[in-house]
Amino acid sequence: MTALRLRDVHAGYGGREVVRAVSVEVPDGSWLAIVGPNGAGKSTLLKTMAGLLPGSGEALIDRRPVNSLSRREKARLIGYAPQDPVLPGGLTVTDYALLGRTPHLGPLAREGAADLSIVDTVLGRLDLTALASRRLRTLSGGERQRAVLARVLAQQAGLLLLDEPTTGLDIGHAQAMLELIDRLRREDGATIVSTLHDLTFAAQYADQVLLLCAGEVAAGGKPAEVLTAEALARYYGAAADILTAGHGELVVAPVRPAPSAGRPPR
Ligand SMILES: Nc1ncnc2c1ncn2[C@@H]1O[C@H](COP(=O)(O)OP(=O)(O)OP(=O)(O)O)[C@@H](O)[C@H]1O
Repeated sequence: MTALRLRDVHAGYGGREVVRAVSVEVPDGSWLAIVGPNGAGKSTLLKTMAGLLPGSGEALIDRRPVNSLSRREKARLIGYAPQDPVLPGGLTVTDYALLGRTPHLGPLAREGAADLSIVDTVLGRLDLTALASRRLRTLSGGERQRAVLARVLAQQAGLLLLDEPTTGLDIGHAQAMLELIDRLRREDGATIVSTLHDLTFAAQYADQVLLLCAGEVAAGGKPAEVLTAEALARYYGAAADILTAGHGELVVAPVRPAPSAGRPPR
């Protein structure tokens, strides 16, 4: 089944179109990585998928137009983690993650033991247990980023829209975060759409990669088809080699251009 389908989607801000004619299908339980240079429109596309920005064209989640869903329905179906969320700094990590349970509660109900247990599990998986009673404003950037993911994962939505989930994380926490997201995909059947600047992570975790450039789809398909040295040169202006490592995983390795006449040799 297709969890998410976009057809000819256009979106932007105040009459300025920054995403144009995007069509993509994300099968249930798969992972789509949206990549592209700064300002390409990745976050804008993700917000449109989340039903947070009006756009034209068709955006269907489980065959239903995103913009026809009520706020509560959206919150049950879609877990959205923005790139730079405004956080209630006075809340503890646990109380903040518990907000992810809100769509599952009755109108006047409070969180119960089951909700707390879900949050405890999520905090444990994100290496946040020791920080559970710390206020958000006292956390480091990477710890805050993990707290945001904790709230989204506690929501237990079937579709996760994650804007740069590894920003600010060290390589170990980034890998653990992506492994956790992938585990939710494999074990719970979650469908993942994430923007990613780290193209090695995109190559290793995504089933499909959508390369956006200036708001349009420059390429889409399996990671090895999209993430080529030619595409990186053309769309990012980057010099990179595509290597194969470990068990055949792709690695996108930036390669410093050969010394030019202007740069003194070491
Ligand atoms: N709220 C906004 N109002 C007006 N223009 C915006 C707004 N948000 C983004 N833009 C513009 O839309 C374009 C696409 O921005 P977007 O954030 O979607 O790009 P991105 O690919 O996610 O970039 P990055 O990799 O730098 O995060 C940019 O030109 C940006 O300046």
